[in-house]
Amino acid sequence: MTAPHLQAHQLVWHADNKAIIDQISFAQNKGETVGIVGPNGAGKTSLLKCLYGEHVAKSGEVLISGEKLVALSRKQLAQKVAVVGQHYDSVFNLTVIDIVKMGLIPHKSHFDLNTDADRAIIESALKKVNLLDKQFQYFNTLSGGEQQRCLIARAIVQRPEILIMDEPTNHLDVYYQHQILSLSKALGFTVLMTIHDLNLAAQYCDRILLMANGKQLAFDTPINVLQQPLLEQVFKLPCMIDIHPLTQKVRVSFGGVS
Ligand SMILES: Nc1ncnc2c1ncn2[C@@H]1O[C@H](COP(=O)(O)OP(=O)(O)OP(=O)(O)O)[C@@H](O)[C@H]1O
Repeated sequence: MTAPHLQAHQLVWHADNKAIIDQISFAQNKGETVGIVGPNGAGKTSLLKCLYGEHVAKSGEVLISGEKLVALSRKQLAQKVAVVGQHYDSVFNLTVIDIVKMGLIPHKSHFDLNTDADRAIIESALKKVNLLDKQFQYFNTLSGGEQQRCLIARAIVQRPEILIMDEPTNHLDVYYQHQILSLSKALGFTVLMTIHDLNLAAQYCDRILLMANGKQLAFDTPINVLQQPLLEQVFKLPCMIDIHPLTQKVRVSFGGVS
């Protein structure tokens, strides 16, 4: 039997002596898109950080194709996993093309020069996120949505097996929210992302992991996770579930705070 592509087994991570991630276990198949949903502070970003090695778990383990994450070198990990994080800092005082080019690093040695094939990979990624015309613009002068698309282009160039994204639709207008999520599926990567919009999660995720207070409340298909009583309990709002007439996927509507 093939091992799951990405697996968390009884993962626990503490900060300030508090369990921020508390016994999370799930297994994701190759090519599957999984969305992590839950309220602010649920532990979604912390879980992603445990899964790509930025946080070292207190107990439990992360396995990539059955291999322990802790046994992989940084370069091996970068060949397998690309991360599009939530915060970008001022080291990004570089042009779009410089940043996208960074995606090649895990595949090269120090002395390799960029080839025509590399340039073609970069150009194709820039085209996919519609940033070819801004390739020489400085990253810090881009709009929030353009910055997000630039980082996704860098991840595409990295050619990972697994793409991890922390709220990839942040800053994106409705068109690009759908464009980026369909693109990430079409690229064939195994995708794990945090996402606040439950309807986008329902539309694009094969399975959803619902978290609150560091704990896993459900891990299943959207229709099985996005259930009224559970969502009302977790998000503390009245909610209604039906089927979206355009997508035929489960649709969640929340009432206001009473
Ligand atoms: N390094 C840390 N030290 C102390 N507390 C931390 C640390 N990292 C995260 N936390 C706390 O852990 C909890 C979960 O944070 P996390 O960012 O993982 O939540 P989240 O579900 O991604 O939230 P959001 O939806 O707001 O992005 C929060 O209460 C946060 O304050």
